[in-house]
Amino acid sequence: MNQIELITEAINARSQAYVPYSNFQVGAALLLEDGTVIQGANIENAAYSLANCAERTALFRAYHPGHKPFKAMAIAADTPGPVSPCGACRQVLAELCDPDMPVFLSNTTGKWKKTTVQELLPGFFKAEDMNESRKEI
Ligand SMILES: O=c1ccn([C@H]2C[C@H](O)[C@@H](CO)O2)c(=O)[nH]1
Ligand SMILES: [Zn+2]
Repeated sequence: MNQIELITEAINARSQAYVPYSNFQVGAALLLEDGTVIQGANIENAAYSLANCAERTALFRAYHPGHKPFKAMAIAADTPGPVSPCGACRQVLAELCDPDMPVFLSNTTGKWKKTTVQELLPGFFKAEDMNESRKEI
């Protein structure tokens, strides 16, 4: 599985998006250590703020059966250039993935770039940031 194949998986994952409100399909593809790919797409709701992004759909689908660690993620949408993941997804990536994990950002016509989890969200909020009194509760 190379990066172009993973990006293609993310582009294909868009077909399962549920986007009656934005009509904006996003796809994600998460590569596992054994070469398996877990896809995700955005899933919206009439209560708009409940929309779940493609990235988090893929991460949570993979996390629950215990598929960690994750090797790479590709994200794709119909954007002028490589798609830019939202802040919430950057935070979840930072929590569940290695800081150096490659993330491939793409559009649907093959414009892509490589970044990493730590480049996407430097200084992310982490467990150690919670104070000692919080741990005593
Ligand atoms: O990186 C992104 C950016 C946006 N969206 C979704 C959320 C919503 O369903 C739609 C418009 O914001 O796109 C994603 O899935 N991933
Ligand atoms: Zn997001």
